[in-house]
Amino acid sequence: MKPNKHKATHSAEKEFGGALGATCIPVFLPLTVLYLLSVCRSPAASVLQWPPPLPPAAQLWDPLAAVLVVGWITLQSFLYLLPIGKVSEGLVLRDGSKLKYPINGFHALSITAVLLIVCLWLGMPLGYLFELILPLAVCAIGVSYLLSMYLYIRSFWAPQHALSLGGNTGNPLYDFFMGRELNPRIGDFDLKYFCELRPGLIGWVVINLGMLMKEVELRGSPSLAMQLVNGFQLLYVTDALWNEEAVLTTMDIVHDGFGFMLAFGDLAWVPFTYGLQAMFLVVHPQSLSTLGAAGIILLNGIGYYIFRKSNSQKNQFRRDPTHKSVAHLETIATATGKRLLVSGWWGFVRHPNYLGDLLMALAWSLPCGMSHILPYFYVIYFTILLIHREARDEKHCRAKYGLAWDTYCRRVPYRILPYIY
Ligand SMILES: NC(=O)C1=CN([C@@H]2O[C@H](COP(=O)(O)OP(=O)(O)OC[C@H]3O[C@@H](n4cnc5c(N)ncnc54)[C@H](OP(=O)(O)O)[C@@H]3O)[C@@H](O)[C@H]2O)C=CC1
Ligand SMILES: CC(C)=CCC[C@@H](C)[C@H]1CC=C2C3=C(CC[C@@]21C)[C@@]1(C)CC[C@H](O)C(C)(C)[C@@H]1CC3
Repeated sequence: MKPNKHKATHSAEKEFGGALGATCIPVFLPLTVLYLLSVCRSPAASVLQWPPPLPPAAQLWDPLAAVLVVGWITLQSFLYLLPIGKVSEGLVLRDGSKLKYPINGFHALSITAVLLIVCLWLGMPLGYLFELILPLAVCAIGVSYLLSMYLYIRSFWAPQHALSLGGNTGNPLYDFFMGRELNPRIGDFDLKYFCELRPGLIGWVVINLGMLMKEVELRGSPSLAMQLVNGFQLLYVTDALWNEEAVLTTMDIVHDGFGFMLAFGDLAWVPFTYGLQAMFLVVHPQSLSTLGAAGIILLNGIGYYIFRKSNSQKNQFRRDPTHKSVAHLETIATATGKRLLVSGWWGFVRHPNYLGDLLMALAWSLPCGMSHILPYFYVIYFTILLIHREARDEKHCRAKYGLAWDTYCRRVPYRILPYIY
């Protein structure tokens, strides 16, 4: 079959620093992952250390890591395809159709947990993940590159209406980075939706468990700090999979194409940088007072409450504005026919869900103490990501809702943090 030659959307404003950003980021971010992992395992764990503690090339490759990464993605694909759980529809696409998605992520997590318990019972040394972390990251980065190339090439056979508006500029490097096709599928298997929630997110908590087991090997039992980091991040991942349907209305699924940014983000960035705190604790044990732990648990609880309640409120409102939990909320009309919430969580700040997420991020780092900046990497990166994401979303909403969005901004003047930002 001949590839389709679609008119590129040259007028679309380029994001992430345009073509230059899209050329540098795919080189810079994979190196950042390897650098952070190397620094995290070094005794000094200092990001300012010069020369940086880079591993010899031989430590970057291990065939076992390749087998584990391929085996892991195959297992999660198999669980995705299991005919269990309900099937849900996504939002309406540009051609008026709706795609169907399996909602069985929580089942996949539960089955994975059972398999892990069996592996541990059989004496599998899960703590070995600590030794294998660099080759595992190298393989995950390799897979994300291969996947992105496949996605870019296959997008030339996709119909025009299936392409994302932002990733079809005609500049190959930029389009490779942003992703040309919106919902690439092999049969019914949705590649973007699968990658967003399964291999990387579940992989992240499995790696965390590996770090906990390594601590047990080294010190006989897991520290309180390690238990908190594992517990908080497991709660976050479990929540994401329990509320899997809500991901169908996020920016990534609705708006962004599937290219290097999301493939690498999902498969390499999330599992290998979001859990740096647990890896840090293996080499840099921390003692935590009961009072300190209680304060951190409270902070995570408050963050989680705001995150979950605000996300659920918007999701419920978008799915059924007449539902009794949201029907009483004050709204403003927009020219599109959709309404915007101006009371409840979305009348507090314009992105209450980001605020809750950021409070949790801080709670995940605090168990690592204050002596190093490295365990705070996630909070720093996440603040930048969410400020940038908020700006992108604001641009989309202003274009979509026009004057109604300006009215909303006047009614709810703060973006994420009341009276500050
Ligand atoms: N851990 C991580 O790495 C990351 C986590 N996240 C988390 O993912 C979650 C989802 O975030 P994200 O996809 O960025 O965006 P949001 O879930 O915040 O969705 C933004 C959309 O919500 C709708 N909206 C905005 N304001 C209102 C309002 N007042 N009333 C009704 N609808 C409104 C608009 O879409 P429309 O009107 O078209 O419905 C807007 O485009 C967040 O909790 C975030 O913290 C996000 C990125 C990374
Ligand atoms: C630096 C780089 C390559 C960034 C790419 C960004 C991605 C890592 C993130 C974009 C949006 C994400 C979301 C989640 C994970 C990180 C990415 C993929 C998410 C699945 C985490 C769990 C949450 O509950 C969520 C489902 C709301 C969330 C959705 C967005």
